[in-house]
Amino acid sequence: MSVAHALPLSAASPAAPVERDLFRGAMARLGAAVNLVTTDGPAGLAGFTATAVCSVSDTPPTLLVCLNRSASVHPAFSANGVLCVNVLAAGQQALANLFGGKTAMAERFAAARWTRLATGAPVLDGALVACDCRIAEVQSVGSHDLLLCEVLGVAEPGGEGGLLYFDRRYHELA
Ligand SMILES: NC(=O)c1ccc[n+]([C@@H]2O[C@H](COP(=O)([O-])OP(=O)(O)OC[C@H]3O[C@@H](n4cnc5c(N)ncnc54)[C@H](O)[C@@H]3O)[C@@H](O)[C@H]2O)c1
Ligand SMILES: Cc1cc2c(cc1C)N(C[C@H](O)[C@H](O)[C@H](O)COP(=O)(O)O)c1[nH]c(=O)[nH]c(=O)c1N2
Repeated sequence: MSVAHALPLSAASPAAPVERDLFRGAMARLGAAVNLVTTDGPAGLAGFTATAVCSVSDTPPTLLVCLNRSASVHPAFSANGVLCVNVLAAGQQALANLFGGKTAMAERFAAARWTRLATGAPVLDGALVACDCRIAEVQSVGSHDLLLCEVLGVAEPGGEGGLLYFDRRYHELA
């Protein structure tokens, strides 16, 4: 079967804008690591679950975090200018749900133990790896801000096994 025949009709015209549900269905098939992105500073403590995180450059060491401007945590990240990307380990799905929205900030942070590196952003005990960052640049695209983050420090807080988000569910990696 040709590629064109394999595509659904809704994807046939390259000129037609792809509507939101079709796009989200496509992105649901793009598996990703699950992260708790945290901050602290003059605007206070905040954290959220993020899968839109990736490596950008190793010189300088830079990663990307995509943050919805409508999220309650957005003002804190903008004002503090620092963050920590805590990559979740197998078995930390409950934290991913807690930081995934609608829960009071104090309740999110009370559910785990935390340390700090140079920036003061919270580092999650038991995470697979943690990247302590300063937000070097911000670009807005559609609903989200693209936070380009310079990595100032890396820690391995003791977690083992990976946690992936794929097909709208969590999957553990041995
Ligand atoms: N990048 C994001 O902002 C993002 C990513 C994953 C989940 N979420 C949030 O979690 C909820 C549940 O997600 P789900 O995966 O169970 O089902 P869903 O159908 O809402 O989303 C499917 C996929 O689409 C992408 N997506 C969802 N919302 C997006 C947004 N506002 N901007 C860009 N990409 C987006 C993600 O890759 C997601 O896994 C979503 O409604 C959203 O609020 C947001
Ligand atoms: C698995 C998964 C993955 C993501 C999210 C959720 C979940 C469950 N959310 C949503 C985000 O965590 C949520 O909006 C924040 O917790 C802020 O919520 P409140 O506005 O505080 O309720 C999210 N938001 C965002 O801006 N960028 C992202 O990459 C993701 N990824």
